[in-house]
Amino acid sequence: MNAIEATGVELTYSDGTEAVRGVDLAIPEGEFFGFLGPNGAGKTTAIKTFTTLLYPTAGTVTVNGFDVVEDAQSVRETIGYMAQETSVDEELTARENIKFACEAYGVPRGERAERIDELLDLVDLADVADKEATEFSGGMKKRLDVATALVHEPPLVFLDEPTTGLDPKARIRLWEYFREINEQGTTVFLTTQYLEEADELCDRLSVIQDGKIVATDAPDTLKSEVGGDVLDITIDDASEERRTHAAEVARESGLFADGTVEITDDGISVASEHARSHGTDLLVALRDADFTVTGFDVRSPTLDDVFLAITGEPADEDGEPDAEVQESAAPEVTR
Ligand SMILES: Nc1ncnc2c1ncn2[C@@H]1O[C@H](COP(=O)(O)OP(=O)(O)OP(=O)(O)O)[C@@H](O)[C@H]1O
Repeated sequence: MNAIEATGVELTYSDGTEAVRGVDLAIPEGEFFGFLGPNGAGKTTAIKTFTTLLYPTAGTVTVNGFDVVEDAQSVRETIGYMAQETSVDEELTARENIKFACEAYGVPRGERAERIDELLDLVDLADVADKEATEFSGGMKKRLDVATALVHEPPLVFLDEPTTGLDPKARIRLWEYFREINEQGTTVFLTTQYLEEADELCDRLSVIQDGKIVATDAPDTLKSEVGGDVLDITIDDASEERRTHAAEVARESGLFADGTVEITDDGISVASEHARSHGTDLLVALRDADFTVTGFDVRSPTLDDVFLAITGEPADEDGEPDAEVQESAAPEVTR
């Protein structure tokens, strides 16, 4: 059975915004699946339709075999959802937060104490179990969020940008827990703005743009489809005008007819089968056009290059998550 099956899913908000415009997905049980896309592409809206927080305007979704509209309660009982914003109650201790989640999810009374201890261990919060969460760092709160999303041992968890705003060390620690629950059999549906995270964790991923899925594959397959290598060039006067001009020089050189030339923060980047063999010719062309090249690097494509090639825009890794709109079940969507 597939953990998630979505067919022709559309979601139009009541103000007419077509946030999801025909999404088809089949995610097998046990998969670690990534959902990527530029800001506003429709990731959170899609997750909310899969988790019964919004009803699809068109199409069908089954989650763990249950229809999200007809059998929303069964869907909710069999999923964990870690939203972008924390659900930690700061006035409660770590233990009390997890206990509260146990009550909310109907974990049998006799199993609660053991479950709470297991989860505190899993997310490394056993030492601070009885401290109020108000004293916790952002990373600790996220770990507590992971624990509360897992209290009822759901076979499928949705993680919506779970590591946004965390420092690299805290992020890597969370990756370990995600891997561990996936290895224990939990299906994971992850959205992230960190492409390295998707690359590191996901078996497969989809890229969504303007409400439609534009690519789905294993990270390595997507990278190989970029073709060839990537040549990153840094120039000394990297004003926007100069970088644009440098990109024009690269395009007009005719050296990389098969590839793409993009403007980066400090120069240009060329993805091409000929990135390696024609690199020095490009340096000459740039020098003839009065550019001083201060950096030159040829490398294999990363998921960032995939994202750029597919969506035409770089991944926004610095962006803060949008303020969340308060919602109860499907209040603003007409069916
Ligand atoms: N409650 C709402 N009412 C109307 N439009 C909305 C609402 N929530 C989101 N949108 C719009 O729907 C589109 C998709 O938004 P969504 O939050 O699903 O994208 P996202 O890919 O999750 O973006 P981000 O990475 O910024 O979180 C955007 O144009 C957004 O402005």
